[in-house]
Amino acid sequence: MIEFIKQLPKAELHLHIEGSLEPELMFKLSRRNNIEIPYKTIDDIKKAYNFTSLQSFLDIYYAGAKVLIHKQDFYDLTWDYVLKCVENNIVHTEIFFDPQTHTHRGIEFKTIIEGIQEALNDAKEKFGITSAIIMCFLRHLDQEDALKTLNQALEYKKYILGVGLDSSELGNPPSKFEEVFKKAKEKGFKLVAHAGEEADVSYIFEALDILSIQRIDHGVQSYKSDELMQRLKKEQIPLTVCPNSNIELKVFENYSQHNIKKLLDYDLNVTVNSDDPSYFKGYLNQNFINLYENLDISEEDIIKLIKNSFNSSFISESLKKQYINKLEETIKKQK
Ligand SMILES: Nc1ncnc2[nH]cnc12
Ligand SMILES: [Zn+2]
Repeated sequence: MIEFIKQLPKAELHLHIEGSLEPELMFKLSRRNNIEIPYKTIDDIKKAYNFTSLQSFLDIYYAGAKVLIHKQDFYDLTWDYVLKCVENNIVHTEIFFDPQTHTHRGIEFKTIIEGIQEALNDAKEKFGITSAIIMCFLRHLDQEDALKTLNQALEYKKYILGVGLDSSELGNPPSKFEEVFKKAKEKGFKLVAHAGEEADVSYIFEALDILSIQRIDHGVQSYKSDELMQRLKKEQIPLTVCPNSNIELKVFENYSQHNIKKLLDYDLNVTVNSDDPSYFKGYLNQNFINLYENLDISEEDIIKLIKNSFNSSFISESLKKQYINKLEETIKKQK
């Protein structure tokens, strides 16, 4: 089954490119750019990855991102993830980036987006991997700052498919960003938001009703409201669930407590994603393998989860069909 999982072509819809910064590259960039990090060795970095909550992770994640300075750094970061896509059989990926994490340190928007986009262009050319970029607003900052960021992004609109909302969820509800999401919608951006990762279902209702989002990132708290569960099922609103992340950030005590199988059995449109794989012990395949090893997940469930990802992606209907055909052919060959 593990070999079967690895061979299947997949899509990823919830991946923070800054969260794919491996300790080795962090170390290399800290030297190359002469940026001090609070670690002496790569092992020290790995030891620091011991989280108790979303915030305890974010503090370390933002500190790590400080080594990213030049366009080449953003290229190298993205290229490393592209190579992981090849390893994990990810044929389509929609990646997040957090411009404010970098612009607040004096890095130009252009430097960030061009570094990422060039690596994604090369991924298409060299490996045929298709991709899209979603720009996330940091919800611990105010809406004014998000509006400024949206304005900066307009010049690079051809590279940015959608906008999202991430960072510290508790105390920063979606309604705080009503205006900027409205503007982004008017400009034609796709809309997604992290909601119901740690915070209660009111955040998911707000994301849907006030921000008009098309996909919910995480959404694992949905099970606390029957009304929401019924709506998610009826409208088939995608949830980009990140199992390893939820375990590492103590959203669930352990894998056997994770509710993804229950959400799937309720017929919600659930997908599997890696979130910040360098910090959360593994890329997409490892998330599927952990589900298989710890929950009562069948081969049929895995195929359904992967089909959901292709169907919930922002690619054209014809490309979706192409990828699902490829998936079905791979399944046939494996039997
Ligand atoms: N899991 C997560 N939740 C919120 N913000 C994030 N930024 C990076 N990973 C995140
Ligand atoms: Zn996330």
